[in-house]
Amino acid sequence: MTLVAGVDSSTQSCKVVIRDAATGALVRSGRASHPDGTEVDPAAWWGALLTAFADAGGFDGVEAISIAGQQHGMVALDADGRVIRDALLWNDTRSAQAARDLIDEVGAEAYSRRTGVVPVASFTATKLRWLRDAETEHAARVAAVALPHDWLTWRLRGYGPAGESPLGPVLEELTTDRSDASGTAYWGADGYDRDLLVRALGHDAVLPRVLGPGEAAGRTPDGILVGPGAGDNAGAALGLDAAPGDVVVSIGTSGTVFAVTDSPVADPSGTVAGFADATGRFLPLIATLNAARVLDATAGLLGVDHAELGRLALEAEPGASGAVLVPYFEGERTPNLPEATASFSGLTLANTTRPSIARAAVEGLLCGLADGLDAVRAQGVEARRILLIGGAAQNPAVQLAATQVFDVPVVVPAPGEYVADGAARQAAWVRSGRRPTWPIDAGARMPTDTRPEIRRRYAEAREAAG
Ligand SMILES: Nc1ncnc2c1ncn2[C@@H]1O[C@H](COP(=O)(O)OP(=O)(O)O)[C@@H](O)[C@H]1O
Ligand SMILES: O=C(CO)[C@@H](O)[C@H](O)COP(=O)(O)O
Repeated sequence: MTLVAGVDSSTQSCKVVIRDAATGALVRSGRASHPDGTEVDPAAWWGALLTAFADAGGFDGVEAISIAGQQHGMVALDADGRVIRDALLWNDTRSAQAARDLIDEVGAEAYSRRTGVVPVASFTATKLRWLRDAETEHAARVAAVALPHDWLTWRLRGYGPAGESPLGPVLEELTTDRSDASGTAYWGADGYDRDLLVRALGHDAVLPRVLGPGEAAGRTPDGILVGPGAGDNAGAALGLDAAPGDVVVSIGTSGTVFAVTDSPVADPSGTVAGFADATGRFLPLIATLNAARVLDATAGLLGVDHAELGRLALEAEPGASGAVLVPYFEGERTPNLPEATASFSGLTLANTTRPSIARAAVEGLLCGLADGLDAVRAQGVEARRILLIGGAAQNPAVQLAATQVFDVPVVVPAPGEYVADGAARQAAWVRSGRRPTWPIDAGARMPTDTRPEIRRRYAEAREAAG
């Protein structure tokens, strides 16, 4: 049996799936945790990747590997291939002012035309501008800029600082793919936009070579083929084999809403990011900063686990008897309110109950994603069904409330690691030269039961909070 491996190096953990390249059958899997926080030493991701592979029974029999990863994170390398400072992650909002400065200088319309995106604090370019302004000496030392999956792919191929890697710090060997490059805000249809990179960082630097969907990055020192990898959302779209009419809603650390399209999207308002996908097409996407961890925080507040939180939420009426949570605990990206905080409203003595609070948390995070779905559709994307994935999608209350908040049928695919699966599909593609046609357990379609009053009340509370 020929085996291929896919990795999801995401915000909270690293997951590995090892599959039969011919049938797609899952053979082994493993995982390891990542540290908390919005700035992380990339060495922790490398350690977690090795631990997750060990948990999955090691590399034995694996012929090809691809790594998908959390998008946008800034991995700044010096000329010796050393990481200059902890990576700033996609959910670190300290670069909010840098984003505004870049837009003032370049213009939102020009950014959208040149890169498909308008800077928000998540994107790599804004983190580089923050580095230039706040840590001038660090910025001056930057010789190369990579994204999390680029850096891990480079390390897997044996590159890295002298003494810590067999092949040493060959910066020109850094690689990436279209999907992750498209989240930098200095890459567009014509490749890297060096003017925008220099505007952000203050000088030019080595950037990873952008590989095509089935193009190999190289091999590991042990001879395993290494694929180009992808941003995690593009990885999930590939893992789900998302087709026209499918909109993926992922509820992990981030909340994301995205679809695969044949034509690029450029939204000068910046709400929808015009990313590329992992197959040569495009991936219009909105992302929220407040998703599964809204439920983690609410479960902590109520002193319960996820199962009990779900049970409580299902005990309450749809609409939480008027209690509304606008869940901007981490600031927010969609809408772009990086300095915002969360607020409860509509509380009365009657609805200040554990079930209503649990229900309001579930509905609040979903309403933010429903607003995002409206924005994606406004770009001409057709939504015939929602594929609900990510850690929190396994919660029965989230699944039921999704049928009440969205006006499109919801499908919950069988529990799985769809980002890592997409990476495994890519590894099989690179190995054989053909995109695999592995079957997917699409899950049952849940009947739509839209309750417009949930979104109406949420919209009122959101306006009051914004
Ligand atoms: N049954 C559940 N109900 C609610 N949240 C859950 C449940 N299971 C996992 N989660 C949450 O989902 C998140 C992890 O989801 P995941 O998609 O793996 O995230 P990421 O890819 O961003 O690391 C964690 O915040 C975790 O607490
Ligand atoms: O910022 C984005 C997409 O633009 C996030 O989706 C990150 O890619 C992190 O994803 P998760 O770790 O939450 O899956």
